[in-house]
Amino acid sequence: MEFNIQEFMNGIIEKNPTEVKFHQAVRDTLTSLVPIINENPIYCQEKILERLIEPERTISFRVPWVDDKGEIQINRGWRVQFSSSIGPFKGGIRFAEDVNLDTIKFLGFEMVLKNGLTTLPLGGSKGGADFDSSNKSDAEIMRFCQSFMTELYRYIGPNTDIPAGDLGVGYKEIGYLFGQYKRLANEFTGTITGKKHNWGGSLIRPEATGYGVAYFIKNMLENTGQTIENKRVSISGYGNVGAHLVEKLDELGAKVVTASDPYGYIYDSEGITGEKIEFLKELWIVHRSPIKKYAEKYNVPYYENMKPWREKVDIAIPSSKENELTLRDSEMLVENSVLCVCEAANMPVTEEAVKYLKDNRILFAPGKAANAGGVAVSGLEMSQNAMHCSWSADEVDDKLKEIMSDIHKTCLKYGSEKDGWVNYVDGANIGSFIKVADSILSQGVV
Ligand SMILES: NC(=O)c1ccc[n+]([C@@H]2O[C@H](COP(=O)([O-])OP(=O)(O)OC[C@H]3O[C@@H](n4cnc5c(N)ncnc54)[C@H](O)[C@@H]3O)[C@@H](O)[C@H]2O)c1
Repeated sequence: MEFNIQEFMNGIIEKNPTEVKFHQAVRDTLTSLVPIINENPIYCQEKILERLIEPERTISFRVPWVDDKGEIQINRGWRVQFSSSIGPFKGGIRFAEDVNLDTIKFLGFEMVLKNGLTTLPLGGSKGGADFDSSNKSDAEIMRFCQSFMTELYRYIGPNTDIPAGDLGVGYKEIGYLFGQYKRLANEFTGTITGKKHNWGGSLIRPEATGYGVAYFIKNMLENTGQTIENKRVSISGYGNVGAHLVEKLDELGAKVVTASDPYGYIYDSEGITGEKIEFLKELWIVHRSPIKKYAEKYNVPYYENMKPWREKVDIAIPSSKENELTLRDSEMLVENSVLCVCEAANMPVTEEAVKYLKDNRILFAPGKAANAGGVAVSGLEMSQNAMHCSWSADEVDDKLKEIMSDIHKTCLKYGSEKDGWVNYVDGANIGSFIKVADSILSQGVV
């Protein structure tokens, strides 16, 4: 019997009616998998999809803390341990006001497949809280992180579940989370990645997601006989991912002309280069300041309440949040002859926009392939922690390049079409699914 995707999705929607981002992430994956599932009836017989979309464990908890005025605040925290079929659970923690179970489930599901592409033994999970750290004092952030970890620490460990940072969780938050974990668990292990280098972090981890995206785009262009040099690039965001992406693209000879936040974007026609890169890197990562400050300092245009996708560029890289690049944005990019759209954030391009880009044969890379460098270097941090050693920046960077190249090869293997165009969405989904599904099959009904 043929696999009926609509029927399957109806079941998921009925069971999880409010989780629309989770539906979107699952639908995107299943759409690629239909042929593989039909060719391998064992996946249906053994209920692999049903097992893949149901997290192994979901933890929801209260996070009480006291603000600087002495008032008690209550937030919600979650950890969704999605799949440990190819390794211990692994995935970041997101702190943002709009985080809910739907956000964490879609991100956790994406992690399972992303981690399956990295070539490393990493399962998938994700966590977070509806907490906005951008308007809190350091003392408030510390008290919040300590309360969050006081509950979470029971469920994580170096061989069980290894959290890391994500949106709203940088060095500062990782430090407070790790400090409290160490105190409660009475151990100094590699349970959290993204640590500072002087207390167990890996060199290149902060840069890894952005650098990895740049390496992946280089591979995509080279595969079509083009180079990255002199390409004009628009990005959104300028956080951990965006700022390091700008740095690596500049090094590879491309010119990034935009950066943005929820309130607007800047356009620097000469490119974000030289000392401007250092300024940009500090702006969000250190100061949590708005992008408008870049326009004021370097006297470049700032467009309030607008997104950068209306600018004419060769490459567009959404690097901030899910569903930020819409159908209308993708139409403008295609009208302006964009060559490549690459997701640096998780699921930043809407379903309609992805379809439009693919229908127009634009080179399009999904985040689960292109931004996997971050979690890959987190995996390398785990290895260094387990071996009680520290690799040089060049060693880690070389491994990162190799991993991104391997992910690209997987996409080519499973996503190349007859006319030579590569469907990177199918390539990433199929390549990873086969690895994860076959591991589930090997381990019995668990
Ligand atoms: N940090 C990692 O290693 C990593 C790895 C893989 C994927 N990601 C994904 O990349 C994205 C960015 O993560 P990050 O770690 O850079 O977060 P971050 O908090 O360091 O930076 C987020 C940036 O996005 C901007 N932003 C937030 N909302 C926006 C909006 N609505 N429009 C435009 N800009 C907005 C912020 O101003 C900030 O510059 C997320 O989707 C995250 O899940 C991160």
